[in-house]
Amino acid sequence: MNTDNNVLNKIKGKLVVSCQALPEEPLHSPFIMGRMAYAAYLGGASGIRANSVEDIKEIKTTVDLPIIGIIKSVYDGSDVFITPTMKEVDELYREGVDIIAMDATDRVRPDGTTISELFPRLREAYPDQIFMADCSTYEEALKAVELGFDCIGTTLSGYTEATRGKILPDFEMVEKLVNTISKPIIAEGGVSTPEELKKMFDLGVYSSVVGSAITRPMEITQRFMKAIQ
Ligand SMILES: CC(=O)N[C@H](C=O)[C@@H](O)[C@H](O)[C@H](O)COP(=O)(O)O
Repeated sequence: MNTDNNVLNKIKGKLVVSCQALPEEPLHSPFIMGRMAYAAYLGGASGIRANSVEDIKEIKTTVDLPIIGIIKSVYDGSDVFITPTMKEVDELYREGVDIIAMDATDRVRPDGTTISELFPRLREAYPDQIFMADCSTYEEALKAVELGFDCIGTTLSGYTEATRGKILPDFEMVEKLVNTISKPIIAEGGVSTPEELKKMFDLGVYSSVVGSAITRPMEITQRFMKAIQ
């Protein structure tokens, strides 16, 4: 399996900034996400996490950084929405992203499969593609390693039935992963201060993704407002 370790090396020990805004979010716009990515680059980010082919295409025009690409797609009857099926993976592969990230929870996907059934097909179709597993639990991460994902994210901790209500960022899951799994661990989800980011690297993560605390001004404003209400 030819995973371009150069790409993974480029984010080793570094910050990846997630630049995303869904249609219902105020900053929803490929142009704005492209500028967000450029600002993150100027600020020192070494990678960008982005959602949708449109945003990824625009971000490629503003920065020359490794991209972790996803397609968020909601299907009736399934809670899996981050790169849920082969269709989204095909679209991301056709566009070309350094890393394809996808839901690797143990939940049933919109096409009725599980990650254990889907991933072997993906690996066979795209042997040269680096894949990131967006997990919510330690057990899902172990399964993702067994399946052959190239790196593991804690992205969905707190967002599944099994982890609802978890305090984020999930330092406990990160600590367990870095101490037992040899694959690169990417801390993602709820990292909201420089101190929390530093703690993730002190725990030994390979890389970390910060999104809302940098690129979602509405949420950032709400956090400030909470402090004075
Ligand atoms: C649950 C979900 O859809 N998470 C998404 C995954 O791509 C993004 O919306 C997050 O912003 C990203 O994971 C970074 O996390 P945070 O924004 O907490 O730094």
